[in-house]
Amino acid sequence: MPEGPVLEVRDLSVTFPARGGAAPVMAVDRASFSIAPGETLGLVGQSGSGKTTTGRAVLQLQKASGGSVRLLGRELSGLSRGDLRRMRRHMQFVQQNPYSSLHPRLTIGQILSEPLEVHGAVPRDRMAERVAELLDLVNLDPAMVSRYPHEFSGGQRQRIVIARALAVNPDFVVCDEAVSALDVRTQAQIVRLLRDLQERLGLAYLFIAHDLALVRELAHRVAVMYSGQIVEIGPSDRVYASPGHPYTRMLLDAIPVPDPGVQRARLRTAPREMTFLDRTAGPCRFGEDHAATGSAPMHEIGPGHFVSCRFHPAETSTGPAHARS
Ligand SMILES: Nc1ncnc2c1ncn2[C@@H]1O[C@H](COP(=O)(O)OP(=O)(O)OP(=O)(O)O)[C@@H](O)[C@H]1O
Repeated sequence: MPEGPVLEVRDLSVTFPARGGAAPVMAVDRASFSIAPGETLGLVGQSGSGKTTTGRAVLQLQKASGGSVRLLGRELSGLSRGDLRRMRRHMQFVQQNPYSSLHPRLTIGQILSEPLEVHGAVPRDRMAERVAELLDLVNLDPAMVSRYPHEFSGGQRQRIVIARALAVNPDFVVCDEAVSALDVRTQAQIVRLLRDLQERLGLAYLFIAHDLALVRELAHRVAVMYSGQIVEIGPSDRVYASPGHPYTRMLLDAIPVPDPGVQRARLRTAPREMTFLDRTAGPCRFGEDHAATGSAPMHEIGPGHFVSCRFHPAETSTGPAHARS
């Protein structure tokens, strides 16, 4: 297993150019985080907050407008095509839709062989053996190798997508809404599989999801994204038990409670803003309103728990501190 973080992201920014008279979109705004071997960082936030763009920019599938992405200690931006292709072996992508992400005319064996061939990962005469190993790894019967994607259920297809991502023994996987399209029971099975694979293979995950309850199941740490910025990051148990940013609190309050009576009562008593997640609102722990706060420095409010807050005492009494995680 590598020493130090698998992934280090510093001040990553992505701006989409203006189109049709609209202003440019700063989809990711100076995001910084790192992920250790065997660790899952959850990335949460509402639709449009910049999660997918962050994942794609980390994987170099989207050009960044600034910042640095280091994988296994190696800076990825500015690599030649050949070097980037070699680094791709270490980082893989599991996307949302297991229906569209598998080629319908290829058998599962062909689908799993493809990355092995592209990266020259195993000799030809070992290909079938490796494909069988991969199917076994994700708890699918290797005898299914000649079947086509449409012959599998949604959960089975997502297992195939995961097997394809793991074919080349990556160190780091971006899972972007990887279980969102599945029913609750299948989601739980795939989350268990991802956790099991992480333990066995020492994988690091960036687990992107809008479902905070789901992220809690898997993530050791969680980063909360609002309008392209990471506004809070820290150990999951701390962030969930004691959120420091009002936006995080709002997201957490929006998690449905299993008891319908409790849920109804909560919605009845919640301030109007709390039921609509279209803006940050409400006071932070220093009693100030974060609505339309814009960017603010990160402050450590507990071990490894950072919150973006311009009302932190360090900002208001001793001038701006620019501590970053
Ligand atoms: N190719 C693109 N061109 C222009 N704008 C884009 C492009 N891709 C994303 N955006 C914009 O960037 C912002 C961030 O989008 P992104 O898809 O990263 O958010 P997200 O948090 O992943 O949302 P979702 O959960 O809906 O996927 C949004 O305002 C989106 O409209």
